[in-house]
Amino acid sequence: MKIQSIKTVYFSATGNTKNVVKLIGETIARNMNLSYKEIDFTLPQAHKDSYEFTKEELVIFGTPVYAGRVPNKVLPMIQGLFQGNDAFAVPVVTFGNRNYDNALIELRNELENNHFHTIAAGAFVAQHAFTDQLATMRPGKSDQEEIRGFAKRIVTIVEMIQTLGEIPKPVHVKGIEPIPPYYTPLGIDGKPAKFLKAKPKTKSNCDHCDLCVKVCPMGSINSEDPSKIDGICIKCQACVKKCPKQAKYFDDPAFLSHVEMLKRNYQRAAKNEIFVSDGRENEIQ
Ligand SMILES: Cc1cc2nc3c(=O)[nH]c(=O)nc-3n(C[C@H](O)[C@H](O)[C@H](O)COP(=O)(O)O)c2cc1C
Repeated sequence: MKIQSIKTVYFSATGNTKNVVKLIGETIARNMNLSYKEIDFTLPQAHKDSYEFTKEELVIFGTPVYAGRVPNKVLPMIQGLFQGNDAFAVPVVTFGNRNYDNALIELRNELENNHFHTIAAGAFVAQHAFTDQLATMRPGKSDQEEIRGFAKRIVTIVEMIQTLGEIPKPVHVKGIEPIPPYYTPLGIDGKPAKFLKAKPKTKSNCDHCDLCVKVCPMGSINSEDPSKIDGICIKCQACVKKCPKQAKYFDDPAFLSHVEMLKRNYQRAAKNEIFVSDGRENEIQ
């Protein structure tokens, strides 16, 4: 078995996951002198396609962590759109300084179910989509060094697999099985903050450029009137972050209370954690 190309596959509403998997993929491709391609399945048009891989490919597969797991609207996409056909894979999640809980183990399991062979995995800290006051500007320089170091570890693993010619066991990662329910967001009073139905509001300076319509992963923003949210809102913050007029915002009290709670309680710098397929846990200190 010989890996011939590197692919990155990602859902990334606000760009963190994209940046992390790209850095991993490009570093591996450069070090192994292989071709490199990206599959971005964030936007609705990409949800109509299906994606097949081969045993000559190594796929770096990334999603953000939402409520301690793979985002619940992304899970069916992963289950339905991707066929590994014995490709090798590296599950990667990014999280906003609270915790990745069971997202990495969930992603690993889904990839294995889809006939990928997972050989390494990583959970990386990235600025929280809800506020720039959590994991501010991460991944920073030292995170990027760790991410590049992880990519080089993957190169060594691939070389080892190619030499031995054996498919390793699924990579061991941190997490609980069976996968427990989603993390319950809390407010500043420590009680559950219920903001499932919250949707972004629109300020009067909106000039109807329609960018928010184009960047919504759920295709939920009305193109005639972008202040109307017709479909599901996953609170990903793509419209808020990408609006050139800063015209989109959330004012739901439960949502704001949760963000405040996160800012109060999760200021310590969370660590990136990596796992490789020798059956042992390897956390970056
Ligand atoms: C709806 C939602 C839920 C989130 N839940 C968590 C969480 O449980 N733990 C955490 O540390 N970060 C959480 N985050 C932060 C994201 O995981 C983080 O910002 C991620 O890097 C976003 O990835 P993206 O830029 O690729 O969309 C959440 C973000 C959103 C939008």
